[in-house]
Amino acid sequence: MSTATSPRTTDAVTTPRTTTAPGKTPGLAPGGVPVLGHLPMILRSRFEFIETVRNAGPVTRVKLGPKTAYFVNDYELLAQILVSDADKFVRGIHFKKMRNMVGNGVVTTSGDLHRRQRRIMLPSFSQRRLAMHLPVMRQIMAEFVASMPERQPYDLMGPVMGVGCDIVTSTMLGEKTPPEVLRLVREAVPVFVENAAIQAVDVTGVYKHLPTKSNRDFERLLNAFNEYMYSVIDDKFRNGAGEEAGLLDMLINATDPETGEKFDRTEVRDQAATILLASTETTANTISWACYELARHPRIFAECRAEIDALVKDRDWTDIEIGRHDLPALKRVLFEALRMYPSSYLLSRQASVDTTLGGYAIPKDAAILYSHYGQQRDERNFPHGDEFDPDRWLDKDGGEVTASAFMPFGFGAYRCLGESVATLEATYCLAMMIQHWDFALSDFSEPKMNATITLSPKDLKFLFTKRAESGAHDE
Ligand code: HEM
Repeated sequence: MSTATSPRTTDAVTTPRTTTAPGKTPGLAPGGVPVLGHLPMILRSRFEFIETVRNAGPVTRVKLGPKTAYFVNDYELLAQILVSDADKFVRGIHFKKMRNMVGNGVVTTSGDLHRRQRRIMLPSFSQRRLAMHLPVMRQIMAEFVASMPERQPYDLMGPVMGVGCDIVTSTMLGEKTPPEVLRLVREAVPVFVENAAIQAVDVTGVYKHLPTKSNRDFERLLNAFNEYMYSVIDDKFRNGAGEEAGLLDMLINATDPETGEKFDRTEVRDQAATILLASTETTANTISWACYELARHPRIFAECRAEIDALVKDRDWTDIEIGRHDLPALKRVLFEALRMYPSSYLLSRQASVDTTLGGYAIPKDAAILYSHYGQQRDERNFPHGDEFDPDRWLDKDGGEVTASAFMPFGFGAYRCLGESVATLEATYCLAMMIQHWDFALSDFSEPKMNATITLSPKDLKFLFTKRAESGAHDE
């Protein structure tokens, strides 16, 4: 499966100086207004903006007030930005804005620093290390699925994000993490995410200095998080980290294969905060969107349930390893949810030199915008792109189709480190839910796509009903 992407909203980009880069000047995208340019459209609807600009050509100019950004809608050019010319297109302002939370975490850096961080971190995300976290992941999931409320309008996003927080905290700090720390992380992550979303659209950069409740909560929780993390990290630096106990130990023990260097205490904290932030809302969005489509497509739901029953038989989930070739129908549902609702729907880069893209001049410092949502719903890449059709991932021989424009986890130098974790977590969660519950949308549900820092569902409520005893395989 080919892939590529990253997240965040538009605004707040650096104005490039007048171009001396060779090449054509891209046309101005339609829909702008005098003075404010495309900002009103972006603030009104990110989707209207993406769709309008996407149809205007492979590279177009977009005006964000007085500033100019370049919107790229061509997956081959994206491959150039993210792979072959990755050093010419570094991470833009939105990633830098996350630094008050994640410091120099790997999701904010570029170039040599980023390469060094990635080299050190990669082994912690290998299949072997991932397998070590499976039991705790399955246990937390199973408890959550067993505790879901029956026949009540139920918004999954908050609870699934809470489960994601528990999983990442427990894999990071170990199964015996004190309950007050789990509670702290559950409280902190939504506040961090909300604060990041507000700052992402704050073109002035003033918001973070205002005495708002969101800022006060953010400061309080960030201080509490840092205090706890540094106490654990310092203790591990003093007394030695566990051999391969938790993800935090792995980050402390890990060495750069090229230089033998390790992370210092601040870097360990920054990477831990990055993983927490990058993993929770993104995965919860994907699970919620997949449930939404499953509730609307009974045939596909039944197909998934049949293959889950065949895999589980009379076993307990603690004995079940979902292998690479297991549950193909459910995996197609997941692909399709990631295609239609990519969490990282709008991303940015910044040109570090004068350069060209597809023959168009891109001046140094120019902000580059691109959208996996735009790419993955484009009729030219995915016919009937607005329709949920997991069978599009099947070729006529029943094999798996690949698509170059499918990039929900990014691509190239900055590709998501947690892709396997996210896929596994979502697959287990959905499989357990489908096995035990019938899905329906509540009458109170008016689902909308909420495009802030990620693409989450809003006002999406389910009615879950316990599966009729005849078919269930309860643990
Ligand atoms: C469905 C869930 C997820 C989606 C859609 C997603 C998407 C992405 C995307 C698009 C990027 C690339 C950003 C860029 O190009 O600048 C990224 C980076 C990253 N993600 Fe994920 N992610 C998900 C889950 C996770 C999880 C579960 C973890 C950790 C356990 C994680 C950790 C990271 C990290 C550390 C990076 C930075 C990689 C680097 O810069 O080298 N993500 N993610």
